[in-house]
Amino acid sequence: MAPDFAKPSGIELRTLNPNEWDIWYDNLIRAFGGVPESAEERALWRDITQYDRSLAAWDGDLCVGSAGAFRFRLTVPGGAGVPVAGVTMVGVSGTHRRRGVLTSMMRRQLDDVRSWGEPLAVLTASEPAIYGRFGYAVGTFSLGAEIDTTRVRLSVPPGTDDVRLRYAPPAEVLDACEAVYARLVPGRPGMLARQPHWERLGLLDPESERDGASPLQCVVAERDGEVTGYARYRVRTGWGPAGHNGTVLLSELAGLDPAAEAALWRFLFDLDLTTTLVARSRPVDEGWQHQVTDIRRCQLRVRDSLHVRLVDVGAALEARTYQAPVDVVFEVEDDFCPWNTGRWRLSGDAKGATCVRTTDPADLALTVRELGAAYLGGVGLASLAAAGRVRELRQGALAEASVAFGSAVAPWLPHGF
Ligand SMILES: CC(=O)SCCNC(=O)CCNC(=O)[C@H](O)C(C)(C)COP(=O)(O)OP(=O)(O)OC[C@H]1O[C@@H](n2cnc3c(N)ncnc32)[C@H](O)[C@@H]1OP(=O)(O)O
Repeated sequence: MAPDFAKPSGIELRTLNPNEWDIWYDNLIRAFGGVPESAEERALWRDITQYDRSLAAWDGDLCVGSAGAFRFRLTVPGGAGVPVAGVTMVGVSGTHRRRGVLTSMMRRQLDDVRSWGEPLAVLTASEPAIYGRFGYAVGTFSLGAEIDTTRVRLSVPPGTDDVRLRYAPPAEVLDACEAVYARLVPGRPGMLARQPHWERLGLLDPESERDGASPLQCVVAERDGEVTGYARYRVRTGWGPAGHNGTVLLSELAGLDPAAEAALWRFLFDLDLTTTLVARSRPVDEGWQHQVTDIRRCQLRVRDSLHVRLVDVGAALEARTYQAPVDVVFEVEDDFCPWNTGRWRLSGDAKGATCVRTTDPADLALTVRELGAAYLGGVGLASLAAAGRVRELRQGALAEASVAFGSAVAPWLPHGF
C-alpha cells in the first residue's frame, strides 16, 4: 500500500476531460510565467496530450493543477524499447502552491503508472530540486558548448569528403530525417522511439523563440543518394567594429556514421560570417569533442537531463541487460512507493536478467533513487557509493554491480517533453 498523506482540502483530482483542455493548459502556461505559445506550438501540445493519462486538480470550478504522462518507449542498455511514463505538463496555480497539490498528483500518477504496468517513470525537471522526494534521480546528462570557431578546427575522419551536403526545407526532408533518427534509437540508452505527431516537435519554429535568429534551416548529409544525417540550425547574424560575428545555433544533429556526423559538424564550424557555434543538449560522449584542436575554447557545460524513477524495481531491472555478469542482492528503500522496499536479487549479463524478491543477505544497500540514477548507465554505483549513497555489505559487490550497470555509449535524451 502506498503511504497515506494529507490530501489538500477542497481539491479534487480527476482525469482530464478533452473539453477542459484549454482551461487546463492555460493553468499550466500561467504556472510557467504566462507567456503565450504560438498557435503552432499549442496545437502540437493539444494533439499529443493523452487525456486518459493526464490529471487535473480542481478547486470547485477552478483548474489549479495539471500533470500528464506520455506513453513512451525508452531505449535501455541492451537496446530494448521499454514502455515508460514520460511525466510532463506539471503545474500548480500560484494561488494554490505549497499546499500539497503536486504531492497528491505525484501520488496518484505513480499509482496509475504502476497499474498500467510501466516499470519506469521519467521526466525533465524545470527545477531539479522538485522531484527527488518522489523517488526520481538524474539518470542522464547533456552537453552544451559555445565554440569559438575562429580558433577551433576540426580534424575529420576518412570518408568525410565523400559525404555530400545539401540544403533542404526542413519539412520537405522530414521523412528521410525521421528514418535516420529511427535507426539511431536502439543504439543509445535514453532515446525515445517516435510516437505519432512527435516528429513535428523538431520542425517547430515560432518567431517568438528565434530571438533575432533566422528561421530554422536544414542541411542533409547523403552518401550514394541515401540520407545519412541531418542538422537543423538557425543563424544569428552580427556585425561588430571588427567585422562579422554571427552565431550558429544548433538545434538538432544526427548522423548514421562518423563521416556523416563529421561532415555536418564541419559545415557548421565553417559557415561564413559566423564566429561562434552554440550547441545544447548533446550527448556527453559525442565524437566531435575528440576532433577539435582546442577543447577549452569549446566551453563545455554539463547539465542534468532525464530524471529516472523505478516504479517497479523487479520489472525495471529485468528490462535491461548488463554489460558484465552480475549477481547481487540489493536492499532497497522506497518511502514513496513502498511496494519496492525490500531485498531483490539481480542476476544478469549481456543477454538478459532476472530480478526477484529474496530473503538472502543483502550485498548493497541503497534507495530507489540510486537505482534510478544508475539505471541507464550514465551514473556509476561506485560514484554514488563515494557520495555515501550506496553501502557495500559484501566486499566486491560494488565493483561488480558498478561495472555491470555501465553503458559503452552514454545515455542521452534527444529532446525535452
Ligand atoms: C515534469 C515537469 O513538468 S517539470 C515542471 C514543474 N512545474 C513548474 O516548475 C511550474 C512552476 N511551479 C509549479 O507549478 C509548482 O510550484 C510546483 C509544481 C513546482 C510545486 O507544486 P506545489 O503544489 O506547490 O507542491 P507541493 O505543495 O506538493 O510541495 C511538495 C514539496 O515539494 C517542495 N517543493 C515544491 N516546489 C518546489 C520547488 N520549486 N523547489 C524545491 N522544492 C519544492 C515543497 O516545499 C514541499 O516540500 P515538503 O514536502 O518538504 O513540505
